[in-house]
Amino acid sequence: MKFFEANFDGLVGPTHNYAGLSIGNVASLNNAKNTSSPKQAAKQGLQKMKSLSELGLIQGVLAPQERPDVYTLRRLGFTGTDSDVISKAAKQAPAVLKAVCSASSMWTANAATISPSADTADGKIHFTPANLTNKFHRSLEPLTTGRILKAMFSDEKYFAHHQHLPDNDHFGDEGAANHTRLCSDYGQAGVELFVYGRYAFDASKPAPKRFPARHTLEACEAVARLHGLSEHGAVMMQQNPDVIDQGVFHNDVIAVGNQNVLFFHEQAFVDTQAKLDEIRRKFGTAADLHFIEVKSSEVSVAEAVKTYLFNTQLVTLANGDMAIIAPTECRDSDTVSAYLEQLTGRGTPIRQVHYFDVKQSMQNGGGPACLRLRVAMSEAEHQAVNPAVLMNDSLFVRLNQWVDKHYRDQICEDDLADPQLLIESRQALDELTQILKLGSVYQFQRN
Ligand SMILES: N=C(N)NCCC[C@H](NC(=O)CCC(=O)O)C(=O)O
Repeated sequence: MKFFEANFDGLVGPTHNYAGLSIGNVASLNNAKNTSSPKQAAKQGLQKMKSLSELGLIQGVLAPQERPDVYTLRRLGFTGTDSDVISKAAKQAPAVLKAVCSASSMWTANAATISPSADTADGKIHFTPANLTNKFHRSLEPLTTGRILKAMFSDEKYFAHHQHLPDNDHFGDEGAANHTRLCSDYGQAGVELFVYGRYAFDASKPAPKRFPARHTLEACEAVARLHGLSEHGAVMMQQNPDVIDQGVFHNDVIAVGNQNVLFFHEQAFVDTQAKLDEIRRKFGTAADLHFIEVKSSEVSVAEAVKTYLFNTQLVTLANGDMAIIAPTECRDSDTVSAYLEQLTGRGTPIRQVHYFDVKQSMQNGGGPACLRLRVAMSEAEHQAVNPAVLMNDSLFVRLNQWVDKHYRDQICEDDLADPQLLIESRQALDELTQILKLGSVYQFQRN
């Protein structure tokens, strides 16, 4: 049977804006209060999806969330009509209003952790939405994420869905941004790497001092248990606390893996050598493993954070070659573009680099890899996916028209107080659920 990896990219929502919500994420803070373009952001994302499907990859779309989240504002004591709730929040708690307006669900690497059927005890693909507890604006995502994932992967014969982990920093879970899977072939059992920033129950262990470690070891262990992974099918690795303090808020800002390749910065992990040995032992000898370690002398951590060299997608093309899907910020850096050029000629599986302009997302700290959720699957599993979410020429045209109809060209901070934004957003999402055949996944459709 044929196996492959599909990517499900987050469709940027109509409220995309720069609110400076993510301490520890350098771009989010640097671009706080800038004017955003939701229309351009959504189109940049759609173009990347279309181009990947043209490269022969299976590409899907993950719907955005309803924002502003007036239900959360009501939980926080704002009352009246939806319009009253937004106006009162704008006056009394503008910082809270900004948070409930975030389009952050676009970074679907944080939507969930997925284990493919080849790795799990019951032979199903397992999904656990990430609780994203560390940032208030992101903690509002998991319930709707779970509903959207169930609407996309509904067949219980193939897909198993778990509730997100308890909503507490002890089980802080940032999903697939801190998870990568190595395997010799997508259909073979692989080794899933779970990367955590700190220990929730042991304060004596290393932890960052300046910026938060969003993801805990205990969350990694819980997800591996829920998914029924074997002992030799998982490796727990700690992220180097020093790089978290330099702005590496997720592991996918400093490492990326695909099949038999792990591409990472020398400062990415704690106990790197011991962990690489463990991966090698668990991986076995079915295929050559390529550990591509980038030295600080080649690319500094600061340059990696600025260009998102590691927030690239590493994808396998039909002819077996791997390609790096990089943001144009990598091409614009002399150091990084020179590094990538020599990398493709070095005899590793990585042979091509494709650059994409996803600047609207990059300015909030989200590169190509943040924008996608990976699901390795068989042809039969692929056939069981809701076909309306899979990218093709007509969906690309349809979604671009939908964006043109509903999205604003620009959003600045003051626009978030405009109650009309909620009305526009709901109209857009109502139509989107019909295009993507998702059913009533949004709260406003369920009241
Ligand atoms: N690395 C991965 N996989 N994802 C990137 C997520 C970026 C996101 N930015 C934000 O949420 C910024 C929103 C704002 O400031 O308006 C975050 O920090 O969680």
